[in-house]
Amino acid sequence: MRQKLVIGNWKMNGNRAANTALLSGIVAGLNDFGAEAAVCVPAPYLAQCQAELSGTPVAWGAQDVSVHAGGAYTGEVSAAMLQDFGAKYVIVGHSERRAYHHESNELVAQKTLVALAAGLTPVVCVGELLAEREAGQTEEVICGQLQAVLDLIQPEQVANIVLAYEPVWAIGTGKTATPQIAQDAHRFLRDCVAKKNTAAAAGVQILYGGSMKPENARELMAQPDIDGGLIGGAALKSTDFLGIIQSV
Ligand SMILES: O=C(CO)COP(=O)(O)O
Repeated sequence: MRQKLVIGNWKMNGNRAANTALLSGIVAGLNDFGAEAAVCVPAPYLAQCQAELSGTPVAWGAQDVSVHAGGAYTGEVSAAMLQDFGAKYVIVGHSERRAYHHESNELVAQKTLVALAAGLTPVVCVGELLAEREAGQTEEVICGQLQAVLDLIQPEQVANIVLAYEPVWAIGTGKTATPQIAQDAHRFLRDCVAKKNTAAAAGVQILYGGSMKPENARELMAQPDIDGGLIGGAALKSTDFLGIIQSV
């Protein structure tokens, strides 16, 4: 039985005072919940997470990682640095990085490998654009994104990744994928993973992301291949984030 996992992707939001309020609200509200919870925060706030979340059930992580181990790469943050601040997760290949920073499938695959090598759990994001869905290319697109990662990692590493299906047309738009659309994509992704490692595929957590909120989380999470959520906007309010966690 796969454990449900709910990760808040704060994107480029937050400040120290607001973060403290949000984190303490989440920790205070977590009682008897049946899911793992984590927040992926801007890199400058990893130290704050370490200070304020250590010893709580809430894990923390980052939103990107460099493929380089260190040296003259201005602006980059290495996997070892994330680990230094206790990060458990790192999001790789978010559609905003693919779109605004031109990250290719191959670069995302390299980031996945670097994260795994450092003992971090990469949360590998895949998802199609609206035009791609309308052109009937959803499976081709998300398979291509996933396959680049599967081609680079070892079969035994499959068990150490988390996948996130985030249809780009559902991110920040208020348009959630229907539970059936999401389930079909998740099932498809799991079948793709199975070609690399059949045994591990059954255990890989596949999160849904895209306008998930307390009101629609229950029905999405009830789908057999949806193992949790990667939450944007609703992760910035403790009551909404807790509402999603509690819908598991
Ligand atoms: O991009 C997302 C999480 O990574 C989803 O964002 P929203 O929940 O704001 O749609």
